Order: sequence, then structure tokens, then C-alpha cells
Amino acid sequence: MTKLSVNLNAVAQLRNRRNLPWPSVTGIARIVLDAGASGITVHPRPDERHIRRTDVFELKELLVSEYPQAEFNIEGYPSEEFLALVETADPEQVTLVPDDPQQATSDHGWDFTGKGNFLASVVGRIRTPTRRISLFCDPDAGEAGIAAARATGADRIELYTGPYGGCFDDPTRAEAELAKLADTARAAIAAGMGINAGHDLTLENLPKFQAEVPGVLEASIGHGITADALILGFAEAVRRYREVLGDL
Ligand SMILES: CC(=O)[C@@H](O)[C@H](O)COP(=O)(O)O
Ligand SMILES: NCC(=O)COP(=O)(O)O
Repeated sequence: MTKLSVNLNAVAQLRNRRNLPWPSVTGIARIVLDAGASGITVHPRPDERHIRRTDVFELKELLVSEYPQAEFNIEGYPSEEFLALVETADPEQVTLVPDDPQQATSDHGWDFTGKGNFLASVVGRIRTPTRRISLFCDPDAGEAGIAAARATGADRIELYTGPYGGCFDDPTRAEAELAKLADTARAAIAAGMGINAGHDLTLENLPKFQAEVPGVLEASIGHGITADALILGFAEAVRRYREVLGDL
């Protein structure tokens, strides 16, 4: 079974089109959590183009007061500003992503070897007994990459599934991407690390991913589930994603 953490970046981005408070990020969080999502993910970017600093604290307040069993996952590049934000907001999981501020979206994982010392110092600073740290990981990180990721002290990797999602219509390329993801997942399992996954996962591409990539504990999904929710509503969209993740 893979847990579903719903990423609310796209909801915030829609809200930010106007100087109005709707769609409400906390309101949609309530709907997805009532529908059985295990957690909420946000990736506050420095320009606040979607999630704002205020959203982070409002979501934290909602989770603590109404959904204490749900997990909050905050993703981002470990700048001083980001680290101070997670130290204050105190999420159950932090996912470190090597994005620069100009990037349109996340498009690669960490160079675990080259950035090992930096990551180890960040992990040492923000990991607590109640907060795990996950590192965004290229599909082809393999055994060497995972050994270096492990050495940082992080608890999990998050497999970057964008390349798989991007070529899902081409079965030969999609199989090749899945083989890389599965190899890296097996290396992570052997190293004793947990596995998350995310980016461009959809109802269509998840079944094959689930069948071929072992041990995925959590999938964080935003763009695809929001697109589906425009047609189905968020409660039904969450139900369908939970079904393909084996969580129903
Ligand atoms: C870390 C990751 O995989 C991203 O998917 C990210 O959370 C999405 O960011 P945007 O919503 O800004 O594209
Ligand atoms: N970590 C990935 C995530 O939170 C959502 O990515 P996407 O589904 O919006 O591509």
C-alpha cells in the first residue's frame, strides 16, 4: 500500500490569479483529508507563485487541530529562509529538492556525491525524532547514488518520476524509465532507506509504476489530481488515486 499525500500547489496557484481567498487551500485540504488522503504536501517557492508562507502556517494549524493523524510534507531547496520556515512550521516530513529559484518546476534530483557534505549538514540540522527527511532522487541514482544519499543521514528518497510520466505514451521509453526507477528503489531498500515518489504521476501511469517499482511508501501528487478534480471533484479524485495506490 502506498500512502497518498496531496500536493496543493496547483490549488494555491489558481487562488493566486486574483486577490481573493478562493479556492481555499485549507478548504481543499479538508476535502482531501476527509476523503482519506494520508497527508498534505506543499512546495513553497521563493516567489510565492503558488503556496504562500501564510498557507504553510494555516495548513499546519488545520492539521494539528482537526487531522492530527495526517502528515504534513514540506518540499523545497534548503535555503536559510526555507530551513527557518520548516523549523517554525514543524512538519512531519521535509523533502529537500535541488531547485534554483528561477526553475519552473522540479526537474532533477540531487547530486548525492557532490552535495553530500551540504546535505548531511542540512539533515543534521532539521531532522528530529518526529520529523523525517527525504531527498529528491534521480531515477538512475543507482547503488552509488543511494549509498551517498544514505550517508547524509536522510530517512527516505523521493524518486523523481517526471521522466517516466513524460514518456508514458511511448511504451519502450516508459519501460526503460521504470527499469531505472525500480533499480534505484531496490538499492534504497537494500540500504534501509524508505521510498517516496512524485512528479507527473497520474491515474493512467500509476498502475504500471506500482506494479514495477517496489516499496513505495508515499506518493505526493498535485498536478494530475488537481486536473482530475476539476472534472470529478476532489473527493472522488482522491478515492480513485487511493484505489490505484492500493490504499482502499
Ligand atoms: C518536488 C517535486 O516533485 C515537484 O513536483 C514539486 O512539488 C512541484 O512543484 P510545482 O508545483 O512548483 O511545479
Ligand atoms: N513531490 C511531487 C509532488 O508533490 C507533486 O508533483 P506533481 O504531481 O504536481 O507533478
